[in-house]
Order: sequence, then structure tokens, then C-alpha cells
Amino acid sequence: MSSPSEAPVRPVPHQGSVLDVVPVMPVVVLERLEHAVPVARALVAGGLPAIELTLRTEVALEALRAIATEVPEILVGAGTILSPAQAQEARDAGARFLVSPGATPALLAGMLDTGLPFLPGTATVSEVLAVLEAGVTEMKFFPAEASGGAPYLKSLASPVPTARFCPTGGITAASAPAYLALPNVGCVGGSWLTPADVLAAEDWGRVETLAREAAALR
Ligand SMILES: O=C(O)C(=O)C[C@H](O)[C@H](O)COP(=O)(O)O
Repeated sequence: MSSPSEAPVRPVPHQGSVLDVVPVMPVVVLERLEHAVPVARALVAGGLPAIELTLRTEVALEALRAIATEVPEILVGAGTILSPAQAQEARDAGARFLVSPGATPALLAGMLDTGLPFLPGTATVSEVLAVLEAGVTEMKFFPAEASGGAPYLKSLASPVPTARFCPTGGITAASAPAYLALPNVGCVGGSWLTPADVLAAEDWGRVETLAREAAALR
């Protein structure tokens, strides 16, 4: 028998595009479960009602569940989805969208199966075309800075106008505006709003300030 904490959380369907909710998608790595709800509340207070919680730590799924249950006003998604099984687990924990650093055929099928909006990861033109062929027009561009940054995405806008991106990886408050000015960028992803030292110090006021500055970027 499953314990109450293992019961699936019913995700609230998200209407519209995940790319158009916030200019900066906070990418968050949580080491401590008790930080989940205060971080989510600080982001909302700063004007960023969305969070991509990476499934990179032991507490990630439980943290996702806590945010989905206790902070319904934030659009909570799961990042670092590497397998179809993780996509299902994230959905059951209450994720309302999924993000993956890559896009294999199995992963695309697994994310489609959840019925949730998702952003598969791409870094080359052929990967972008393969994702478009699967019927998915919104994707992550990862690792953004290392893969050519804003100039690379700008070069894609004319030949591949149907693809829209959330560039992520190495982006800062200083480099974000160049991406946000592009017609094929909906939002950028970044971990700079929730640095590890700020989380360790439980400085939720700092998270709120960083969120407020990011929310003003567009
Ligand atoms: O975990 C994932 O799914 C990833 O693909 C990696 C993250 O998106 C980046 O680590 C965030 O980028 P930074 O802002 O440079 O920290």
C-alpha cells in the first residue's frame, strides 16, 4: 500500500505556452526538502510564478510534490528528465511541465505520454528539425552559452522560424537580454536566482530580490 505522500498529485493543466509565463525560468537545484516551499514563495513574491525543479537531488521529487501541493500559484515543472520513467514520476509528483537537456526518440515519446507540456533539449539544427518532425515546436536550447549563445539562435530564426526556444546553460542577468530580444526566444532558463550559497543561508529575501530583477528583464 502506498503511503499518503506517494499518492499522485493531480497536476493542474497549464493553458498556453510554458515559454510565455515568465521571462526567466528559475532552474533550481534543491538539496533540502524544507527549502522547497520557501523558495517557491520567494519566486512568486518577486514576480516569477514558475519554477523548474531539477531532478538531480534525492529530495527533488518530494520537493516537487510539496510545491505542487502547498504553492498552487506557481507553475511547477521538473527539469533534468532523462528517461520516460522519470517523466511519469514527475507527473505523479505534480509537475505541470517537463524539461529535458536532450531529445532521444524514447524520451520524446515518454514525455508525450504524460500529456504534459514539455521542452526537449536541442543544441544543433538537425536536433531542432528532429523535434519539429515529432510535432513539438517549443524546446530548450542547451547548453546555450557553450553552443553558440544568442548569435546562434538568431541565425536559426530565419531558416527555422517555427521553432521557439528557452535557452538555458551559462546564462546570467547580464547575458539574458540579448536572448530575450530574439523573435524565437520565449524565455531564458537560469540558476542564478537561487545560488547554492543563498539557499544554504536560507536567504529568501535575496531570492525574491533576484527574482524581481529577473522579472523586470522583459
Ligand atoms: O538539469 C538540467 O536539466 C539541465 O539541462 C541543466 C540546467 O538547465 C542548467 O544547469 C542550468 O544552467 P545554469 O544556469 O548554467 O546553471
